[in-house]
Amino acid sequence: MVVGKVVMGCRIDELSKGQPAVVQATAPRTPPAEPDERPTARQEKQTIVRVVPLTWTGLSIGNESNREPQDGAPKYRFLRQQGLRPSRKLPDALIIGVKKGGTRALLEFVRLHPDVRAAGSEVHFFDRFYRKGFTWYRHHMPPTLEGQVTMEKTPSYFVTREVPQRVHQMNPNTKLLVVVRDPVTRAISDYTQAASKKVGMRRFEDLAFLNGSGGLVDTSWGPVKIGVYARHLERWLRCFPLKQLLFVSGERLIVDPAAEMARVQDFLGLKRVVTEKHFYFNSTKGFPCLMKSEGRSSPHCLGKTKGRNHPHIDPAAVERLREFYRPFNARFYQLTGINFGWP
Ligand SMILES: Nc1ncnc2c1ncn2[C@@H]1O[C@H](COP(=O)(O)OS(=O)(=O)O)[C@@H](OP(=O)(O)O)[C@H]1O
Repeated sequence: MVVGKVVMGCRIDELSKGQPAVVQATAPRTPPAEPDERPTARQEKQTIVRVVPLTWTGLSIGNESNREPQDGAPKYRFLRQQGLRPSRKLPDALIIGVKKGGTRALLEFVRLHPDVRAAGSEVHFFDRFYRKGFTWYRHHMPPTLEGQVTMEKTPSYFVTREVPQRVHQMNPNTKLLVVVRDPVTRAISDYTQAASKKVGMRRFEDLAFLNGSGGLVDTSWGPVKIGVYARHLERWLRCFPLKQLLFVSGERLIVDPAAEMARVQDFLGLKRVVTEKHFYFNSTKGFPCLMKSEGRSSPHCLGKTKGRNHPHIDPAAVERLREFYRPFNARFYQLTGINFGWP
């Protein structure tokens, strides 16, 4: 029996008591009810379109001008002649996390698909810029043709309390992708990134535990907290059914990107176009890299901030963290129905 009430499409039950922030009180400046702001009808209407590679060079994602595609440009003239008119739409699918899980790799891999158009940088609409409204958000999306899937990735969405309800308000059919990785390695990766930006940062072992490495795990420390996936997922499951979420294994995305991409394409309702032939393993980097992508025709890897060397961490500290995460991982496996096999 469900104990609780439904608030704006999300179930607020016993689990959320004392967590009022789940209830989003402030409406975005432009509510999604405006006809042109409504989410695309892709889920309802599967339209077969001719696939035309589409790169609007007039747009830099990091420096958005709010212009619509220029009709005069040769590419758009060509599309118009074909009766195809690209327009910006709110996303159909989101990569919501997790930070350091492999979200950039997933985004770069999925956008190899000609029916996917994605914002290049993290938009942070649902966590930081929600007050700017849906028109603002839509303008941060690339122009798409009917039938193409519009996407963006912002890893902090997964752990931000208000986000599930806000996404649900935009479109309760939004498809949600979560890349998860062993939470201990994830925490170390997160720490490595933070340490690369701050000179003289304390040791991982000193930050992850209260009273030094012998003490209790500091569950309030961001890199630890993010890895309690079950807790965050429970919030999403109050708003979305499990079948609307796809859990991508960060580990498998490295050892077998094509297999994970097959699952992703199936989930998004896309033909399996991204396959083994799109990847090669770069032994110097130790990661799969791309044969080519939308922007580059030559083989290349993700940037140097992806696939960093991690510092040595005291094995006893690693083991203590593993013990800490074990019950949460078990709960996560139970909720998702997938055993990720983390040690
Ligand atoms: N193909 C490929 N190339 C490089 N790196 C890859 C790849 N696939 C997955 N990964 C892993 O992605 C980790 C970074 O995760 P994110 O992209 O989610 O980081 S971020 O949250 O956007 O900062 C990154 O973490 P670190 O190894 O700690 O740097 C990688 O392990």
